[in-house]
Amino acid sequence: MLSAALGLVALFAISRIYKLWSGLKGVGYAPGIRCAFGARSSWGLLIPKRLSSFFYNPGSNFLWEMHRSGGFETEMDVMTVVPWLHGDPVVVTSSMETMQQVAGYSDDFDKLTEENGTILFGPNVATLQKETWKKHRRVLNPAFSKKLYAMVWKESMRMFRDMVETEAWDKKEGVDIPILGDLTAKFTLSIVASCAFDFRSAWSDSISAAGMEMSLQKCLKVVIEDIPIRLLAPKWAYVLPFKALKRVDTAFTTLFSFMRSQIALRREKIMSEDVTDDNTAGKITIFNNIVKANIEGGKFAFSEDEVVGNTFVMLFAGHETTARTLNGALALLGLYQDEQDKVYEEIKRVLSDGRDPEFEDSESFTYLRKCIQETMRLYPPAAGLIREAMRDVHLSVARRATGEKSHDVFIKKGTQVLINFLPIHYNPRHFPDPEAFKPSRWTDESLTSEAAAFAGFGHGPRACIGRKFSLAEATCFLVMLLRDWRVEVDLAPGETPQQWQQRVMTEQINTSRGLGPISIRLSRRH
Ligand code: HEM
Repeated sequence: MLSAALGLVALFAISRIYKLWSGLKGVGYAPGIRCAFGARSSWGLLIPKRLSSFFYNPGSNFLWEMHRSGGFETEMDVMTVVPWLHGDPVVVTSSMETMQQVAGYSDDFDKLTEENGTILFGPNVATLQKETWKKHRRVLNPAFSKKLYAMVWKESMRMFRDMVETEAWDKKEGVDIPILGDLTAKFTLSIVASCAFDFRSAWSDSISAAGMEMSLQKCLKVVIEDIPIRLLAPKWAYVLPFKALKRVDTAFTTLFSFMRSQIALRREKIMSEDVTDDNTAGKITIFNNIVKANIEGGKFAFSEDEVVGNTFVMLFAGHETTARTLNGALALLGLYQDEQDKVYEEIKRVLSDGRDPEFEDSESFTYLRKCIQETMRLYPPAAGLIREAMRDVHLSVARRATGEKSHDVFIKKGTQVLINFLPIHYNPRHFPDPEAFKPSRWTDESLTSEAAAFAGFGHGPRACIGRKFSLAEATCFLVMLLRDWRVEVDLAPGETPQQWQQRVMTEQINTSRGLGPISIRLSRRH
């Protein structure tokens, strides 16, 4: 009995040593962290972070924690995370040059072969590998048109006015917003629901609540935060009386039945209406393209699962990221009043006759756009992106300080590469005085012509399809708000804006949840 147990222990130890060894070989023995759980391991994301140095678990907030501790300020631009217990080895790169190699147009790298997003939500444009992805982009691209952005602007105006009236801001001189993230997520979810899906709602009966067991906003939050639970729990486990399992199950069931019912409704609408008529309700929405691709069939047909996968990805990617950007921008403008004044002057100049902003004005708010870009540099809503080597590859490593090539790391086919945006966005070679909030560092050209070291919307062919959508929405929301209200944050006695920024923003940010709770105060401008 004892010898059988010892044999099992020995077998387990050998299998773990083998895992570590093959992981190290896969990442070319490049230096880095050797730990129990991988940087993206489902178990690692669930359990406490630092069990002991032997059982070290980088955890879900690994990128921000490394950034805060200066872990990437090393001379070399690459490090590796190789687990011995659970998860995949990952090469983490912190250089713009390596990002260009990995996320650029070469065939050496692609999205992951086994993507959690595809497994849980269905095949979709954000998670599929090149060959199938092309079909999805082809179906979706035409929807991302100027017409759609004009609608985003119009809907943002409607929803903003409705919010002000419903919340009775118009009767107040000052408004306290205790959790800014709840307000912005409600706003951005309503806009994506209305403009991408034609699910129109009012601020009071927001789509985020929509008569369901759990609000849509909550469902999306739970679904994303609890991905590891969904991946790890077998189906039978949901009968067990655990709150976390019940929450995850309710969120997934509610979300999927909501999406399926909306898909069925849209299908009926498309089949019963004259879809060649430009005025058909919701015709220019992204959802129309998704469902039509399922009805029409042919070379670019979407399967039922692809319709659901893309519906989910648009709902999620289309709101959370923009809400995080709005939270960061409002907090920073509340802190740096001189920058807010410049934005206000610009708004007054563009709207000199006192009218409301229109879509045609959107390009004129250049200083505001610089503030948004600078916010996304300091607090990128997505802190990084992941790719997989499609063949054995020599990864070219550059020196952080100079960009000169230092050496190659040989990585094996199947190895994951995590591009960490933080050390790129905070590299003084690209952005002098990188910790400072300096919107004026952006020129008008660098706003439109994708600054090489700015990765906020990703890089290369898989860069964000919704960039203009979110910029139209964020610009409209901020213009409306800052035109009528001064934004302030609550500094502690004797605290400088930089200290507040460090305490409330940088130290509390979380890769999966975004900025920690931020409260702001609005004072009416006269
Ligand atoms: C401030 C707001 C946003 C930020 C920061 C953001 C960020 C990103 C990033 C970094 C990527 C690249 C991911 C990768 O390469 O692995 C991406 C891709 C994507 N984004 Fe966004 N996004 C935003 C808004 C939106 C909106 C509003 C939508 C839809 C309405 C959207 C839909 C997508 C989709 C579908 C992809 C996948 C594109 C592809 O692989 O072809 N995003 N986004």
